[in-house]
Amino acid sequence: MPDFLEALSVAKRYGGIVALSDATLKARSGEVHALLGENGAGKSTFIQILAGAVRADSGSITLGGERFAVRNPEEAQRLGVAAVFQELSLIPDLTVAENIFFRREPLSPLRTARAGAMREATAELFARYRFPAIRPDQELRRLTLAERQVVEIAKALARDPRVLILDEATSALAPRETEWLLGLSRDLAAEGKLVIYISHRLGEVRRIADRVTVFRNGATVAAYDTASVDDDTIIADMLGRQMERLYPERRNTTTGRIALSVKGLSVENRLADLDLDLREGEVLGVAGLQGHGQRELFQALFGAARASGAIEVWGKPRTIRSPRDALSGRDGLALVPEDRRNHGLLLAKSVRENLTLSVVKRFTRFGLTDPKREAKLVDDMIAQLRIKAGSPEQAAGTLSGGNQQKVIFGKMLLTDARILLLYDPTRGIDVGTKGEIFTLMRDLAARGYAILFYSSDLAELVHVADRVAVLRYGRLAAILEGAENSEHQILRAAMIDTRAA
Ligand SMILES: Nc1ncnc2c1ncn2[C@@H]1O[C@H](COP(=O)(O)OP(=O)(O)OP(=O)(O)O)[C@@H](O)[C@H]1O
Repeated sequence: MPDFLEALSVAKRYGGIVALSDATLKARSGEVHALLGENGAGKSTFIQILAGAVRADSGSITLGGERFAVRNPEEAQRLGVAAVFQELSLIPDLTVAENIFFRREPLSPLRTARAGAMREATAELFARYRFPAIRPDQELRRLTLAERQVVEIAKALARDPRVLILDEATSALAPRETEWLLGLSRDLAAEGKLVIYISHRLGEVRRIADRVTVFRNGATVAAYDTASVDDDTIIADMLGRQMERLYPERRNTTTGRIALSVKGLSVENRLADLDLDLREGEVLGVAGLQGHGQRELFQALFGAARASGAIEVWGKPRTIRSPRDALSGRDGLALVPEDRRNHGLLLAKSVRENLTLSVVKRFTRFGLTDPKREAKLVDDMIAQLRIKAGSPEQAAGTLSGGNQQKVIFGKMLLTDARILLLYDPTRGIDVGTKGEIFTLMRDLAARGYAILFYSSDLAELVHVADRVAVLRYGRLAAILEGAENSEHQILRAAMIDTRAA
């Protein structure tokens, strides 16, 4: 079969930053085609070009044999290309159905008739592709990040595209929705569509992709039939080097000292009467199906949700009503939040400013900052986390998604807090840096930090955490350690009431 999409030698620069230098991708209809590469390799830029959001400087693209040179997203959509980006485009004040049909409302002079038609069409779409349960008339602002991601996918599908592009679409999803999306991608390919799938999760890619193309530093370095290539080769292509190992060796560095203790912690009807101890030197995993209280646990500990119950930090009772309470003092708690776009970063500020925002005091004497000390701190952090920025002065908002996440991580590491709350810290991060972050987490634990670690990727919990607390309907369903700490046992505890059995 001839290639349906042919993008040859596409290039794009932003001022002095080369986002793409020589990107080539050839894909057929009826296949799932994975696009892989390190953070900042140029994947998002490439698909933004396909989706008409960004214009290439040079290169040629054909779709179905015709020249494809679109000037805006509407043109791309008209030619059958729909994309779901990492950063969502939905409007909080509208309902699910209104978002899906935004700017494409059915023709009817009556508002109620239009609303009814959109609800029906949405329900039909949801049924056809077996979407997870979301009501078409729900207001978007009431939905979780994962649910919004699902709505974003529905919005793209509602246009019945010939090419559907998914950029890190599973990174915000819990296991169950992830399974759904993997199945959906295969179904769409079976319908004859081309699905371009960007993910940092090789396991997923292996399960659904027929072919893979690998970008490195803005250029295509390899393309394979998935079945004919092993993971190590793909990773070496991505990183330009062999990777030692993803997960660090397991070492138990837990001491007897309790860093954080919660008793009877409740948040609305989402988290009920939770007792949990996190020890010095420990990485305590938190697992649960979407919406079973893990988000509220982190929010309560960081002062971002109203909670009742008692919290002790390093043996002292502590009231946490705001993030400022959480962070304050030498014995604070620092958070890597779920929604990096809205809570983690000041997008217009530079990488340097974002990293040092909460620690300027440290190199300020008598109101004067010491730029040398600041620069050293910033340079060290950029090197340690391998943040790909043109310079420390690049605006955070123009970094690739994964590099933004690294800046948030670095910002947290620069605080004095020794209790770290990591909510899905590797979301959107490439496999090479993931390994480095896990090693860093274990090193921090060995240095006496206490780490609470939620991940939507169960394998990470199994390999990095000392114990895993599984939540179910806002309650503690199990604490698993040793041989019990396995993906199977975590899922079992998350789904079945093991205590009653
Ligand atoms: N508007 C912009 N201004 C300046 N530089 C930009 C802009 N958009 C992207 N870049 C740069 O282009 C490069 C490629 O970024 P891109 O987002 O395409 O990477 P990616 O492969 O999608 O990474 P990730 O896996 O982290 O999402 C990065 O170095 C990024 O900083």
